[in-house]
Amino acid sequence: MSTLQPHIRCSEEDAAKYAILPGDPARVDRIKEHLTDVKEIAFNREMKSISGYYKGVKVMAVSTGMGGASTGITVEELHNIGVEVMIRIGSCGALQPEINMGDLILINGAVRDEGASKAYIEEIYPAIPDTGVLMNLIEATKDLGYAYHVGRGRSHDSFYTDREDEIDHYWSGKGILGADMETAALFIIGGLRGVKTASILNTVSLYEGNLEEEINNYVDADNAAAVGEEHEIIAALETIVRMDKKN
Ligand SMILES: O=P(O)(O)O[C@H]1O[C@H](CO)[C@@H](O)[C@H]1O
Ligand SMILES: O=c1cc[nH]c(=O)[nH]1
Repeated sequence: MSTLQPHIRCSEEDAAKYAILPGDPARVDRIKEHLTDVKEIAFNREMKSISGYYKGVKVMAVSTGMGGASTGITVEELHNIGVEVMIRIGSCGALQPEINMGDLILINGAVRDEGASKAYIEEIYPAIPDTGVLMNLIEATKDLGYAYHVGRGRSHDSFYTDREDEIDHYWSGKGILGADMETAALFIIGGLRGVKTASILNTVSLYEGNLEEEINNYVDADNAAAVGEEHEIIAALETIVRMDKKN
């Protein structure tokens, strides 16, 4: 008997081996445009889910909402129904001056500056993606000709503390490429459950840029950040096709 998961509201019969995880439910509709035979599964709380086919491979797209806590719930429930590979397609703020709007950051490790991953395991445990998924992702992104960087990210819970500039400068000085809110939880919680994970972050805010203005522009306009979003969707889908061919 299939089990309906209480938050994502999906069950085993909805599952695909591969899932793409944006934070924003609106991004699920933009992923939909790249798929055939789309099935709208559920939209409960911040978790919107669909399935469809890309070049013959079945994939799910499920939004996690913002932050590690809802991401952790999404990852657990997708794992419960049988999803084996989860690739986040997120947005981020750059922490290095050479990273441009719409550049993709392929995360090879994340600073665990959030709460959800710490609820599972001590901070000395590393937040890293699956090596095989990351290698396929790097190759796919390179072949597609997109601007990309490979390096470390910082996942955080806060957005409007009184110390945001100071915190960004600190992590920039430690070589961190970009900041998001979900990657560390995905890597830790997914990794502990045996899920293969990766995270692609589209740059929607520049280092020392005006964060509020730039995120408003990303939401409202057709610009480099919107192009970056299209790139991360295609990079994730092509990564899945590569992995599926090798299995
Ligand atoms: O665009 P998404 O995937 O939601 O990612 C980023 O955007 C949100 C903040 O604006 C956070 O969730 C952050 O991680
Ligand atoms: O610092 C930032 C900027 C954009 N998005 C985030 O999650 N964090």
